[in-house]
Parts: sequence; structure tokens; C-alpha cells
Amino acid sequence: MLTINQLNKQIGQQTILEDITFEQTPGEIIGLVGRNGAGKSTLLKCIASHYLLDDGQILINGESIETNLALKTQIFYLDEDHLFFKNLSLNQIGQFYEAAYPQFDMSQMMALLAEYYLMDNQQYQQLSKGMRGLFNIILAISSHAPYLLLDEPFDGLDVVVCKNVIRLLLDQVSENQRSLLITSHNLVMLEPLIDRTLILKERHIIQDYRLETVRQNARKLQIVLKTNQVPSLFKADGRILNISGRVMVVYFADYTDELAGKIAALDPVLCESLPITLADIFEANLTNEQDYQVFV
Ligand SMILES: Nc1ncnc2c1ncn2[C@@H]1O[C@H](COP(=O)(O)OP(=O)(O)OP(=O)(O)O)[C@@H](O)[C@H]1O
Repeated sequence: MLTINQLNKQIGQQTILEDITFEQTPGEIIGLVGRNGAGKSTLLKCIASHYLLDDGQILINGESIETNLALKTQIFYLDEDHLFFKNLSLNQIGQFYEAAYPQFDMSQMMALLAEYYLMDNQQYQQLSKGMRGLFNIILAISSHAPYLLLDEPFDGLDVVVCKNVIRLLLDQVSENQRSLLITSHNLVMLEPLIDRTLILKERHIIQDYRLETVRQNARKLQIVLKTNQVPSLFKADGRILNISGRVMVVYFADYTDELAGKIAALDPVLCESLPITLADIFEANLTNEQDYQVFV
């Protein structure tokens, strides 16, 4: 079990993360989402000890990784902004990680490289962006660290490679009970992969939920009214996701019988439920007033 307990992080004078607390169980896949600059990468860097914490603790099975340094090898994170190994070949990089991670599986790395047509004698900096992304995931898998922190792992991957990567990651989770904490703006790819979502906003985790639970309580309705006036009810109790003339798509996080009655009282021409996606939840939680005015 990975525990993040009351983590605070400042960079310069700016507080980036405040009172971040959550737990991740073995085999759990968590999506960490938030708008640009919300602090997702900073959180991963804190968990991976690339940044010192200003406050709080990171624990594995109840033990602090500050006091038991060996625990740090249970967490894998690649900081793509500060790669030390760009001039090295994939093989050499593997050897470095083999020395750093006690359970690193070099033969697995070689097999995965061959499976994805990557040459082990090629220099990292000669790889395309997508090939680098793929190699980073192969490295993460081969590390055999139980906790993988993946920052935008789908970035630059074509859709076929992306699906393969997802399959690879899912195999790892189910076979080896490895836990994934993934940041991504690619919500379509992220959605089928994750068990749970953390939404980061204004330094805090503002939501921590499972998609199934959200789907039980929320509704996304496509509503056609007789006028194109937006009812105040939609703004007060919902989030308008789209307006096209008299057709409105509205997300209600807490859809009660009472609310259903109020909507019925508007006498809509059409009112139908649409499937709720992770992107809807992202928009409903993270749209600011100024973005909101685009529609209303
Ligand atoms: N090294 C740094 N020096 C100064 N400020 C930084 C540094 N790293 C991050 N920040 C600031 O911390 C905040 C969070 O950045 P971070 O990269 O963690 O966001 P993010 O959620 O990963 O964003 P994105 O989705 O755009 O990748 C931003 O305001 C950013 O400017």
C-alpha cells in the first residue's frame, strides 16, 4: 500500500500542492487528472523523491521512504525533463536501471524491445518521440517496481502502439499486482484503464472517485427546450457541457428525483440520458467561470 499523507510542496514562493492525502492499494490503477499547471507532474516528482517535500510523508506499507531508503526502489518514475541518459544506447540504459532496481529484468526488457521493433544498440536520442514513450514504458515494466508513476504515457504514441501499451500495462497489473498512477490529458485512453480518478485543482485533490459511483449519482442529459433560453436550474444544479441552439447537454453531478421533477416541469421537447465519460467529469469539475461563459 502506498500512502501519501498531508503532502505540501512549494516551488519558490508558490504553493503548488497542499494537504495531498490518498492511498493506493496494490494492483490499483489511478488516473491523476487536472488542468495544465495543476501540479500533476510535481506530485509525481514528490512521490518519486525527485523533489523534497515541505511537509507530509510518503509511506509504503506504513514505512516512510525517508527513513527506509531501500523503499525508493519500489517506486519507478522517469522525469522526461531531466533525462541523464540521452546519449546512451537502450541497452546501456537498461544496465543502469538494472543496477538501480534490484528486481530489474533485463531479459524481459530485451524481449519487449524486440517485440516492439526497438534496437537495443540504438541511442535514446535517436528515437522518435513515440518510440521514446514506448521505451520509457518498457523500462518501467522491466524495473519490476510495484509502484509505477507514469507521466503522460500516451503522449506521442500512435493509436496502435497506445493500445498495445495499455494491454502491456494491464497484463502487468493483473499478473504482478503492480500499481499505476497515471497522469494524462488523453482521457479517452485513460478512461478504460483506470479504477479510480483523482482530480487535482488549486493545490488540492478535489475529487477522489470511481467512475461507476459517479455514474450511479450523476446524469448527462441532452435536453431540447421550446425556447433557447437557458433555465437557471441548469446553471444552479448542473454544468452545461454544450449548447447548440435549443439543444443543450447538461451534466448533473447529483441527480435526484426532485431535480428530475423540476426538469420535467420545464416541459422539454426531448430529454434523454447520454453516457457519462471521464471527459465529462473533467469538464464538469474543472471548467472555470471564464470558460463557462463561452456557452452561456
Ligand atoms: N521547476 C519549476 N520552477 C518553478 N515553477 C515550477 C517548476 N515546476 C513546476 N512549476 C510550477 O508548478 C505548477 C505545476 O506544474 P506541473 O508541471 O506540476 O503541472 P501539471 O499539472 O503537470 O501541468 P501540465 O498538465 O501542463 O503538464 C505550475 O504553476 C508550474 O509553473
